Parts: sequence; structure tokens; C-alpha cells
Amino acid sequence: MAAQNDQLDSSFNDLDYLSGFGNSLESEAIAGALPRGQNSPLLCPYGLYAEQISGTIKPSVTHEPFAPRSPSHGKLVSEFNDSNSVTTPTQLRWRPVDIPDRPTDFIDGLFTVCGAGSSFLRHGYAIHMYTANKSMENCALCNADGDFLIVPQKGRLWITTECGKLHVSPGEIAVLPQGFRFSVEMPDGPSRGYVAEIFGTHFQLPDLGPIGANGLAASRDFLVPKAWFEDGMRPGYTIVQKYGGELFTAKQDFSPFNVVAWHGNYAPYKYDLSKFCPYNTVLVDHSDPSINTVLTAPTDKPGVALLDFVIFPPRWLVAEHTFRPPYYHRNCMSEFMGLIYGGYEAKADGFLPGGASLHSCMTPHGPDTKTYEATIALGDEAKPHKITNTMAFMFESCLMPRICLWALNSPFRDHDYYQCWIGLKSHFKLEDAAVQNAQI
Ligand SMILES: O=C(O)Cc1cc(O)ccc1O
Ligand SMILES: [Fe+2]
Repeated sequence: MAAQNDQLDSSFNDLDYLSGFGNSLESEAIAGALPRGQNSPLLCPYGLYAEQISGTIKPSVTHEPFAPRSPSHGKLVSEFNDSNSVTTPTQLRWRPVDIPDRPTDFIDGLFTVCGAGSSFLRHGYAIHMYTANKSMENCALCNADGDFLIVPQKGRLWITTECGKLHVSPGEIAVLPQGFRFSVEMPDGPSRGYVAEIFGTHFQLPDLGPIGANGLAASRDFLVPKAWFEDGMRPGYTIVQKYGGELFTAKQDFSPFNVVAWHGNYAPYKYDLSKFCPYNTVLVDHSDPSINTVLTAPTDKPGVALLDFVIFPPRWLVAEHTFRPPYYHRNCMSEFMGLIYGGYEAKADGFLPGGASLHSCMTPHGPDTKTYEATIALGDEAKPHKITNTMAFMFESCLMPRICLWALNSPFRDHDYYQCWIGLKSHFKLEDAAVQNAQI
């Protein structure tokens, strides 16, 4: 490899970021590299090419034609229909999927669980998971279908993008908008995580409404990489293009991470979930989980999300004479849940870090029997209580998901999930009601 930034090997240590959500930013790895006063000068500084999305040493078009990737991947879906997925209103749950022993990088380890709509029609979403153990080598992924929101559950991800480097640990998330080329290193080896992909829109911060100016995720905690580039020949470098859920490859002889400077408000970013400032009830009742929305991808209907990313972080539970765990419910949104670490307040067992559950539109769900009974046994004596060591999350959509067959038939599927509610007994006391009514 020829001339590169000095700190290539240590470049993920002590990374410095730009900050702010949706801000127009600019970054130069070499001072003076950004064209000033215009975007397309006849000659750019230092002999660079200007390119929309990036300002590069060589434009990204200089590659050989794309061809279907071999071996084909086969487990990524971006248009959900009866050729690749099925529907069921049944409550679904999965144990954490084992991380393979065979060398598997982020691309090979990625598989779709469920989703709705179509990347071709620019409306919908896909929920994927990955289990992998090795860095992508001499290749970069470019997703033409949509934006990726990556939630690592195990193992750090060192992500090189055309805008620079992001160092993402479990407990943090990264968003890689449509069209950016990126490469994922896995410094910890065995790694697992969740990915929400949205078609046709981008994530926003939720409107804070009556909360006012402060709270939930703060704009300044979203971190954007600083420009970083590498120069020189990289023979046999592969660009993997995800297009319509299929993967295509094209060869080029240089690294795509050759962007010396960039500006604009379209950039990858990361966010540390521990920075989230949760709001909740301070007297009675249980809030709708949308109160804990970190990011939302809207539809054209105000207030109806294509995909909300909601978290259940450590927090105080203080509500009086209230059933504090999530209430029993069925609702118009479909809820995919994952657990990054710890336990989840509605499930005493069976919902494990790295596992997942899906409760689709109008499918009833809620706390398992053990959680219900423990809550009732504690009764109204429950003091303010802090739930700690927990980070669960939900991808919630107004579109009804179809489920990929490999997820439905997975050996990690918990076929006994329904048993967690079967023991819920009727506590209805008809005699008490009769006595009370007689007294009136
Ligand atoms: O179903 C779930 O566990 C998610 C959820 C949590 C909560 O606190 C209230 C409603 C809800 O859907
Ligand atoms: Fe729910």
C-alpha cells in the first residue's frame, strides 16, 4: 500500500468527530482541499476530482462493470412478497443466533428477518441481523436500497466510510445513509447485531412536542466522522453493491476511501444510547413507548412512522398504584424488539441479549406470567425503583411485516414462546362483584 494517512493502524483510537444532527458540516483531511465558493471548479485544489457525495482523488465511477456476486448471498430481501416471505400474526421470538466458526464478514453474516414494502418503490423497511467474526477485506459495501441503522449487540464495529471513520461499540448505534460506501472491521472477532433498513426516507429526531426544548436524544450527541482518506493502488479491490436486495460486485484498483474533504448534511453518524435523556410518567400509569423514540423515519401521514427506533434504557420507575411493566396490549404498529444487554422488564426469561421478538399489528402481547405474578405479589408497596443494567430497543412500523422463511424456520426460533402467557389465570371474582352490587 502506498502513501496513506500516517495513523492508519491507530486511526480508530481516539477518533475525533464532528457533532450535530442534520447539520451542514465540512471536513478536510488536508487543509484547503475543499473547493471554496463553488462545488465544481474547473480545477480542484491539489488536483482532486469533485464528486457529488464526495470530493475524491479519483471519481467512484472508475470501476469495471457490476456482475452478480458469486456465491450469491440469497438471504437479503428488499421487496417483500410471497416469493420470499410469509405472513403470520403469531407472536414470534428467537434465541440469540450463534456466531459461526467459519470466517464470516459483515456482508456474509447479514440476513433479513422481516420487512414490508419495496426498495424499488422507495417505501418500506427491512429488519436484518448479522452474526460475523471477521473484518471485510479489500472490499466495501454500498447500499443502493436504503439507509442502514446498525445496532451492534456484541463486538465493536470499526466502520470506514467515504466521510471518515466511525468507531461503534455495543450500546451505540450507527446510521449509514443510502449510497455511502463503507467497510466494517470487527476488532473483537465474534460479533452480532441488528440492522433496520428504511427505503425512501431518512431518520429524523422526533418532534419534542410538549416536552419542549430539551430531552430524549440531543442533536449534539450525534457524531459525524472527520474526513479521512487513503491513497495508492489497491489491486483487486471489490465494490459490493446492494441493489434490489441482490448483491453485485465490481473491481477497481484503488480504495473508495479516497475522499480528502467533504461538506454537506448527508453523512454517516453514530450515537451513544447512554446519552439518551428518558422521559416518563412521574405519577400514575405507563407511557406509550413512543416517548422513548431516539430516531424516527416518517411516512407522509403526520405522526405515523415508517420506522421508529425506540429504546428502553435504565431509568426510575416511580408510578403509584400502577401496573408498572408494559401493559397488555395490541396495537396498529408492528413491534420488532431486540436486547443489547441485561434483561427486559416485561419478560422474566426467554428474551435474551442478542435475541429478538416480533409482535405484529394487532397481535396481543405483554408481560409473561412470571412478571405479572411478581408485580401483583409486590402490590401497592412498590417503592420508587431503578431498573439498571438494561438496554432493550424496538423497531416499530406502521407497515405489517412479512417474515423470511429462514427466520420462521430458524433453529433459534422459540416455538414455545406462547407458553410464557398460557399460565395467566383469571382473577375475576364474580362473587365479590355480586356482594358489592347487592350493597348498592
Ligand atoms: O411490547 C413491548 O414490550 C414494547 C412496549 C413497551 C412498553 O413499555 C409499552 C408498550 C409496548 O409496546
Ligand atoms: Fe408492545
